Amino acid sequence: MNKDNVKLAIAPIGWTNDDMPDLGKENTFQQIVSEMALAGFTGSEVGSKYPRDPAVLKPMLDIRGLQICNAWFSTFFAQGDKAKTIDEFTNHMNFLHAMGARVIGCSEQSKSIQGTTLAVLEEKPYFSDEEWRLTAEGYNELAKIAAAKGMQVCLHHHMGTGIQTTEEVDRFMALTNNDVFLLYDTGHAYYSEGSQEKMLALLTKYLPRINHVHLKDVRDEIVAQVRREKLSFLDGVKKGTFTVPGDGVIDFKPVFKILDDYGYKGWMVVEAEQDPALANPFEYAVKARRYIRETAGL
Ligand SMILES: O=C1C[C@@H](O)[C@H](O)[C@@H](O)C1=O
Ligand SMILES: [Co+2]
Repeated sequence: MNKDNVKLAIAPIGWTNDDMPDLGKENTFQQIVSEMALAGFTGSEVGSKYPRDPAVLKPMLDIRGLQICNAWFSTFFAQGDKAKTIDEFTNHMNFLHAMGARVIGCSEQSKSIQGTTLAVLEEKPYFSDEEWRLTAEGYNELAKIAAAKGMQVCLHHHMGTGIQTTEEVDRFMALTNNDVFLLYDTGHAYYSEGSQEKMLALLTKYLPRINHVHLKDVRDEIVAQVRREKLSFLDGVKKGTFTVPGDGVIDFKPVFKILDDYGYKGWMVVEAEQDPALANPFEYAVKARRYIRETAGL
């Protein structure tokens, strides 16, 4: 891939999982960011252990050659919480802007079961026409607020949410304006659609509107167990649904080629949450970095 176009980051979720703070609670902020840099990454997303004051956080990242490229933001438009969402979004955006990030990765969390004990493959929520209208209206507004700051909003399609499947992403993209982008996550696309082919089709379809990429690999045998035992999203994660690129079932070579051929400019973020007691985060970060060097030439 073209090194002038693409930068490589890693998310702290492999070290400490903000969805299940007990996973990796022993790992400190300084250890996390030092190991990211040592493994050869130049960017990071933001985790709950990171200082929230840019004046404190920025020098601690600068000294390690790391840059913040994004931080997760939960929206609640479908359930009618527009004013609160926009208020909190504005604070979040200002923090990211001060950190030098230009992308704000959001997920519509109304009715989401991603943090619950419900069976992720059987009990995902669906939006009514009115909930779709409220969501699209909200995201169109976020995009305007972000543009005024020179930033862009993207939607993270996610297991257990109302915007998970290809059809749901299609509906979201059709209802929103072209300045609302997509955060393409390989792991969630594969998990939801069940095949490499469908995962790649989603990527190809929305290339002009993808402005941020999460690189997550999947273990098929754990997805089969999640289906068989009707497990929740988080129970699956604890058992090892996800791993780093090169360690699971996804072939990332076509992912890199499609992005490169299109001339994708932006960040690719290794994001592979698993139990750090079972999968040492530094070892897996090094493994991911090596795989990306070998297959993407980055
Ligand atoms: O981008 C993400 C953030 C996490 O909190 C989430 O659960 C994970 O699966 C993901 O893709
Ligand atoms: Co992701």
